[in-house]
Amino acid sequence: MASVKEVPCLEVRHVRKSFWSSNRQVDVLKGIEMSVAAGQLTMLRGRSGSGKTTLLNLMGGLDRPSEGEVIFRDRPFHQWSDKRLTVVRRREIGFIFQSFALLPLLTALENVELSLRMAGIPRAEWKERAAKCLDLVGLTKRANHRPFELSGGEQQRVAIAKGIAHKPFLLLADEPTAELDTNMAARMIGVFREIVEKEGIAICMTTHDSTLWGAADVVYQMVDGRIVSE
Ligand SMILES: Nc1ncnc2c1ncn2[C@@H]1O[C@H](COP(=O)(O)OP(=O)(O)OP(=O)(O)O)[C@@H](O)[C@H]1O
Repeated sequence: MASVKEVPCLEVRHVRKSFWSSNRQVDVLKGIEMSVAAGQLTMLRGRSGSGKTTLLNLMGGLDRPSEGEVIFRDRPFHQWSDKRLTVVRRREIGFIFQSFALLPLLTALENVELSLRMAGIPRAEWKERAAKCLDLVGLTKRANHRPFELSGGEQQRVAIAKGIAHKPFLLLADEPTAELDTNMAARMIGVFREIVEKEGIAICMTTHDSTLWGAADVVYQMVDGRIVSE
């Protein structure tokens, strides 16, 4: 029987992505082949502008490839309607954006609860699960603070708690440790490892930080819209 680590959660096949900008075509992704397995931490590294965020957006169904396929849990994500994509994204995928995407009027706990609400989790489960996720990122004492009362690093940790609260199959994170100091970044990667190992979810994150690559199961290096090593 295949172990959970061998099951691809997401496959990217022959993917190309181009944008039109100032009347010319810009080819950002030039034939990407990769996969992200359940129970593994996958990292995407590469210089600024190499196409990491564009690829992450396609993986999460936030955008569609110009060519090629994105297969999420054996389903052709790239062919789906926006409506169907939205439902699956809310329930089955977690996102951690560079901009945190926290709502300013809600407390840390309420921000985490919001992703449970969006995922259709019964209300009775919100408080306990949200508190557990804040505990996981070391923010129990800040649960009732609003984003403006938190440091950049603390806001980033709330965003991580929010991304994992609804137990997604796939967590996509764009530079999730960018605002954190070295110790806290290492701690967050420890949390990610715990999540992949204990909950069997797949995480794919981008990072420039070479000190973190050793914690990944797989590291893909991107150069100018291509993956050059694995
Ligand atoms: N909507 C768009 N229209 C035109 N060009 C775009 C668009 N989105 C991205 N690009 C271009 O694609 C290239 C790759 O961008 P992307 O954000 O994917 O890189 P990145 O590797 O994530 O960079 P960073 O590490 O700085 O976030 C850049 O040159 C960017 O200007």
